[in-house]
Amino acid sequence: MDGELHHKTQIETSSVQPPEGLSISLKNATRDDSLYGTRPIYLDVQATTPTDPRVLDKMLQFYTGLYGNPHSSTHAYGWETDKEVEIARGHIADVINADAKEIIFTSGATESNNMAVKGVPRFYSKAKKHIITTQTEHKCVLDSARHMQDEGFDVTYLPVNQEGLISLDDLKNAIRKDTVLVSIMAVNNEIGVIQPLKEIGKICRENKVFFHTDAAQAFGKIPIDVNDMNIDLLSISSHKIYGPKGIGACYVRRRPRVRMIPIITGGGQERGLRSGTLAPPLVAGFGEAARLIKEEMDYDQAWIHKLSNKLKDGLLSIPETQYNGCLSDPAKQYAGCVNVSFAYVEGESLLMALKDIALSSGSACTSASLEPSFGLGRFTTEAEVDYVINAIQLRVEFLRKMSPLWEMVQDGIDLNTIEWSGH
Ligand SMILES: Cc1ncc(COP(=O)(O)O)c(C=O)c1O
Ligand code: FES
Repeated sequence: MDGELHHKTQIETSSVQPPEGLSISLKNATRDDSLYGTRPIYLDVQATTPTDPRVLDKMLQFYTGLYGNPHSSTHAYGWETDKEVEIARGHIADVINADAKEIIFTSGATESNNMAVKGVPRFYSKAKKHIITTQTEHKCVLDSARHMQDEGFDVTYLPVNQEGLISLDDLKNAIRKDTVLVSIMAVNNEIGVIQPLKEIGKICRENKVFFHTDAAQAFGKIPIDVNDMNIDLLSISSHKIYGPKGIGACYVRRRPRVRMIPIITGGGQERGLRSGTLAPPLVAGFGEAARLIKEEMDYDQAWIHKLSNKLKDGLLSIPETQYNGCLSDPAKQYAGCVNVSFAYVEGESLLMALKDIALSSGSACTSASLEPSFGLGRFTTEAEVDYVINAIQLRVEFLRKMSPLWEMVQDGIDLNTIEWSGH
């Protein structure tokens, strides 16, 4: 590791004043907020989305009049809330062409992923001992898989190629007689690549293996049909679709039936798969968010595509930048996630220089490159994208001016020919 060099560069960077153009653009960056002061431009919708005001509107009535327990079956307070819960369940099912009865409410995609990756193999553990997933899953899937290894299961972690895609041949070759579950995410949260769900589902069905997909980043953003794609279990998160945080769902197929050992037991709510009193305000908000995302999918995606193309063109016009994701086939890339590496820019320095933009970064610990992930959504504006393109162009240029590596490249030195001391 190049820790010393890394951190020295960082200190030097912070003591240098930005060029004039940069400070002018910085002034326009922030919004005033009486509670939190100035806030950066929000380009991190993979982490969470702002709540749609229409969702909040729906939720408010459950904090006032509609306070009944939806599981109270003996009086009107229970019935009226239960009716609303079932309407919400229907909206969520509609997005993925499921039956409302197949939607199990949970606290979010983390819980849904735990439920599927642990619950299904545990139920079939007498006969089956093998799980297949990928190396690029969200931590909650990877960690659930590790737990199952501790319980005596074998887990195959499929690799992905340069574009982040798994190979279907790898999947076919990995399936064994005792494989119980394949868990492969729909849209990757860091680079936005879309795995071939329909092809994976077909392979799983032919081999009688259950197919679970973590669709936290995909639900309502790309078309998903659980029947056409042979998906048996699917994880959903409300706060990624402009709904409230703390709620999600797991789609669990009824025909052919998927059985599982529940993680949370008790009163037997949610078909016995997830006990506990539901939170009607969250359920109703989630349902409204699902209704809206289905109704407005074409409109949202057209807007996101437009902004995404603009951002991508703007960032890739900077020399020595690389797009991370699938460029060869637009059908395999979710446009709302733009991940770009900037060569010869010290990673943490760039993050420091982008304090007026809220974004995610993959691995910050590499001195030569950084992969910021820009997340665009329903409420992102064109002016914000214009600002970000301009700010990044100026700052990458500024940071490269201080980079000895960049200077050497400009002088025509091939960095691969250099023998670095201390490595
Ligand atoms: C791919 C993926 N899976 C799971 C999760 C976890 O979702 P939740 O916050 O609803 O638990 C996220 C969100 O961070 C995600 O991006
Ligand atoms: S400390 Fe080595 S790359 Fe960050």
